[in-house]
Amino acid sequence: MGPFGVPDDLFDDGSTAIPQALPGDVERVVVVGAGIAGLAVANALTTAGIDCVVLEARDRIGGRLHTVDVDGHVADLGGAWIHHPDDNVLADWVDLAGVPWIVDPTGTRFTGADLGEGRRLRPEELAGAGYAVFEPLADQVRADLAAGRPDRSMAEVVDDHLAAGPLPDDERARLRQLMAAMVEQDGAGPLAEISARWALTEGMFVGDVVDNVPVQGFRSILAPLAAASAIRLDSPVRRVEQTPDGVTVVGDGWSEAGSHAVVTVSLGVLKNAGVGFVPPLPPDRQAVIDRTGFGTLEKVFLAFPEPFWRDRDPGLQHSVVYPADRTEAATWTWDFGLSPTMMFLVAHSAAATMRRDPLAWAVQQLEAVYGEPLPVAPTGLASTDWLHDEHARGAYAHIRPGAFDADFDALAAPVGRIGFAGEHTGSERAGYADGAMASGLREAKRLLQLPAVRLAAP
Ligand SMILES: Cc1cc2nc3c(=O)[nH]c(=O)nc-3n(C[C@H](O)[C@H](O)[C@H](O)COP(=O)(O)OP(=O)(O)OC[C@H]3O[C@@H](n4cnc5c(N)ncnc54)[C@H](O)[C@@H]3O)c2cc1C
Repeated sequence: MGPFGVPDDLFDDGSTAIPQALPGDVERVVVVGAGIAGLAVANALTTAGIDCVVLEARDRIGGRLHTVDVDGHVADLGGAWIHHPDDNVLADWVDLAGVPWIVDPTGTRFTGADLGEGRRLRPEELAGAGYAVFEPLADQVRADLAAGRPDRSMAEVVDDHLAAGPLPDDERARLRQLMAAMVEQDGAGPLAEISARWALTEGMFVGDVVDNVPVQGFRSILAPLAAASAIRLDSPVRRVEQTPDGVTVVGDGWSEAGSHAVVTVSLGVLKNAGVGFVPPLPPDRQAVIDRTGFGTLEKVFLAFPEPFWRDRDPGLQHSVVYPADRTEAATWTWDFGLSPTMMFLVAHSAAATMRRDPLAWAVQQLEAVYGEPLPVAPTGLASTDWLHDEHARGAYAHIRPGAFDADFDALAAPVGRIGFAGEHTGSERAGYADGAMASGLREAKRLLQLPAVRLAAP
């Protein structure tokens, strides 16, 4: 923010350090991917007068930020919140672009249901549903770290902790599902593949949750970011070739030459060799790609003629549902209060059940927390399958047991004339949309050799 509260158009990636330059003069930059990272690079370069083109495989911009209409109501199928909006590039951009937003009004009081026992949960059974439940585990993991003991998975640490505690079996199973839900939703992966050291002492659980929500969805944030840039949709990139003199980005029957490229595809796409590199990426870089984790988080939206649940039970704004299968993490329901829709957040291990029949699955969730059959049928449905989406291959990156947060920083290192950006390329805000945007700003700073870059909003 500039003086007198006027939004400032100068942006950095959280630091005014100038990243190490790429070899060669910056004449034309080819950006691979029109997610928020690629759009941020392109906006900054275009604003600086650098020739730049963005190549996007899909028929739309936004990547894992994807707003759709469900029976006429806004639904964000990927990111929906601007998490931790203080000192956050995304919140600054929203101010500059004049995008309307609200503070997430969803209350912290919530309801719940257990599908295994077919009943709603009592308030005392929900009392432990908060990050405080992890405090004793975090103490244990810190002690392990200080004693030089090896890192373990969150599943091992949770199971050990629960086995040592006094809870009866049914409560233990529910608490495990709840803990799995919190870890799997923040880490977007299975409990058994998330590092306890990372989750509890490094970057994963970040501070208090104060979240902003763009009223018209993330598309209202992305459209102004993309407005001035040259973007080619329906252009899947197959490989990025480089020589000492430049780069050639190759698709099906076409190619784009440039002095430099910035690759912003997801870690899941890199893991699946969705884009090839000639010459291949160095072995140490490939090793980091292979060992870094990438799982999923899915969503379902139901729309109704009216939000019948609000009058009846205000606590139903925010609910937790324990699946009957005790090996699945709990799922969350949210009502942002902006429209008669209910959003379901589906943790990695619960996603396969949801995918079999998203409508029946979501109705069952809602009926369980509502306490009786729905008074009206839903008028709209949307559901995701990020895991099997060939241009995403999952939701966002996590750190596996034994690996380190620093792997995200290693993924940001340029390779010759190729820069890398995206949610997975920085430990500071890995996973978040603002982290992805900041990574794009970092690569624009690198190309322009500036401590901060200008972004233009129409
Ligand atoms: C369900 C879900 C909920 C989330 N919730 C939040 C949230 O509330 N708040 C938050 O901050 N973050 C959230 N996130 C994370 C956030 O969405 C991501 O961090 C962010 O969108 C990543 O942006 P990106 O530019 O790095 O990658 P992407 O958005 O994946 O962009 C990469 C682009 O590259 C394209 N591409 C892939 N392969 C090719 C190819 N071969 N050729 C050309 N183009 C290609 C893709 O189509 C895509 O457009 C959520 C994510 C999911 C999935």
